[in-house]
Amino acid sequence: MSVKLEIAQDILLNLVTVMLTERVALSECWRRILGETVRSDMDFPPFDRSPLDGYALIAEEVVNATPENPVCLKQIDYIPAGGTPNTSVSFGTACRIMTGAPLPPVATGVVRLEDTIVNGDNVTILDGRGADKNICFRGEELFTGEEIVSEGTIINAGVMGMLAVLGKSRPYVFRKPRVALVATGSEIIPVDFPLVPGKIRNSNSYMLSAQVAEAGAQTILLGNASDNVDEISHLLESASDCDVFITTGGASVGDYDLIGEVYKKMGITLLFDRVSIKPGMPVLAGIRDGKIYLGLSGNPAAAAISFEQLVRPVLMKMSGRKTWWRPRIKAVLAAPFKKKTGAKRFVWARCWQTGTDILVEPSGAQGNGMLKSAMGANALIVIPENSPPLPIGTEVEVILLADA
Ligand SMILES: Nc1nc2c(c(=O)[nH]1)N[C@H]1C(S)=C(S)[C@@H](COP(=O)(O)OP(=O)(O)OC[C@H]3O[C@@H](n4cnc5c(N)ncnc54)[C@H](O)[C@@H]3O)O[C@H]1N2
Ligand code: MOO
Repeated sequence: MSVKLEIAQDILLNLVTVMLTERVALSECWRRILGETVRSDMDFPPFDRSPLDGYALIAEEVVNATPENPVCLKQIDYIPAGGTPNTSVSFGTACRIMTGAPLPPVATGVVRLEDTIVNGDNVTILDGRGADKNICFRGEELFTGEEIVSEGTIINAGVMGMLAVLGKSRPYVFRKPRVALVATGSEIIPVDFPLVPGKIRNSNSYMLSAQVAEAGAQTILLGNASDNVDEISHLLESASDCDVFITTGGASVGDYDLIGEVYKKMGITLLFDRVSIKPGMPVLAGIRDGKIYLGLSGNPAAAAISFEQLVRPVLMKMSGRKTWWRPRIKAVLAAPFKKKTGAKRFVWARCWQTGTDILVEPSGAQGNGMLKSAMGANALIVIPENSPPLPIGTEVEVILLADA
C-alpha cells in the first residue's frame, strides 16, 4: 500500500509509546530529554547579594557624591563571597564587599571599588550615583514554587546549569530509544573489508547511526545480512530489547527485495510499503508487540530522506519530546532546479543569508544512491508534487537541518 507522506507520518506517530524515565547523573545529561517538570524549591539568589567588588552602604547617603564633593565613610566589616556579614551598616559606615557576597542588613546599595579611595579604615566615595541599582535581590531570578523547566525539554547548556542551581544531581530523563540497524544485501560488505568485484561497503548503517544519535536515540548495530529471509529475520530477532528496528535494502520490487517476506515470516503487521516522496519511495513500516519496524531503501540518499521524514519524528516523540518537526522557512533559489517533480521531492541544499534575503541552492548532484550532496547540506528544499523545473529566484520551502 502506497501512502502520502503526511499519512505515513500520522500512522507511525500514533503508534509511538513514549519511553519510561530513568535517573541519570547530571554530568551525563547534556542533550537528554528531561523526564520531570522541575519547580524551584528556593528563591534564587537565596539572599540579597552584591554584583560588584566595592562597598555596601546606605545608598541615599552617597547619591550626590562627586570627586569634588566626596563622602567619607568608615569601613566596619569585610564580607568575602561565601562569608556572612558580622554587622549592619548605618549612616557614616560602609562594609567592604566582594562580588557574590551577601549584603549586610540595612544596606541599600553598593559602590564599585573604582569609585572609591581607600585609606586604612576610611573609604572616600567619589561617585555614588546608581548605588541602589547595584544589588541582586533575593528571588529576582527564581522564586519558591515557580515552574522552571518542563518535562520534554532538551537539556542544553542553560538547562544543565539551572538543574545544578536547583541541586538536581540526578534528574529524571527519558530513556533513549534503542534502535537496531541491519544492513541487508548480498553485495554489502563490512566497512573494514577490502573491496572485491560486485561488492560495496555498508555506508548506510554508519550514516543512519549518526542520524539516530542526532535524534537523541541509541544505535545497536546488528550487522549485515545477505538477501536471505532467514538470515535477516534471525538478526532482527536477536535484539529483543530494542524499540525500533530498521533495515536498509530489499525494500523495492526486485527478486531479492525480501523485507516484505521477512515481515510475513516474523508476524509483523505491515502498515504501508511505499510513501510518495523522492527519494525514499520504497519504505516498509510494520508493527509487532508495540515495536516499530522500518524497511528503508538501500539507496543511501533514499534511506537518509526516509529516516529524516519518517523515523526521526518517531524517535523524537518516543524520547519524550513535545515537538518533533524541524523548523521550516521560505528561501529563494540561487540556482535553478532543473528536474520536473512528480512525487514530493526533498533536495539536499545549502542555505545562507545575504542582507535580508535567505538564499538556497542544491548542495550537489542528487542521485538516490549519492551521498556527497548530503555531506555539505544544512537544509532540505521541499519541492511540491507535480512541480515544473524551477528557475533561479523561485521562492521555495526549506527545512533547516543542524548546521554543517
Ligand atoms: N522495477 C523497479 N525497480 C526499482 C524501483 C521500482 O519502483 N521498480 N525503485 C527504485 C528506487 S526508487 C529505489 S530507491 C531502489 C530501492 O531499492 P531497495 O530498497 O530494494 O534497495 P536495494 O536494491 O537493496 O539497494 C539499492 C542500492 O543501494 C545499495 N545499497 C544497499 N544497501 C546499502 C548499504 N548498506 N550501504 C550502501 N549502499 C547500499 C545497493 O547496492 C543498491 O545499489 O530501487 C529502485 N529500483
Ligand atoms: O524513491 Mo528512490 O527512493 O528514488 O530513491
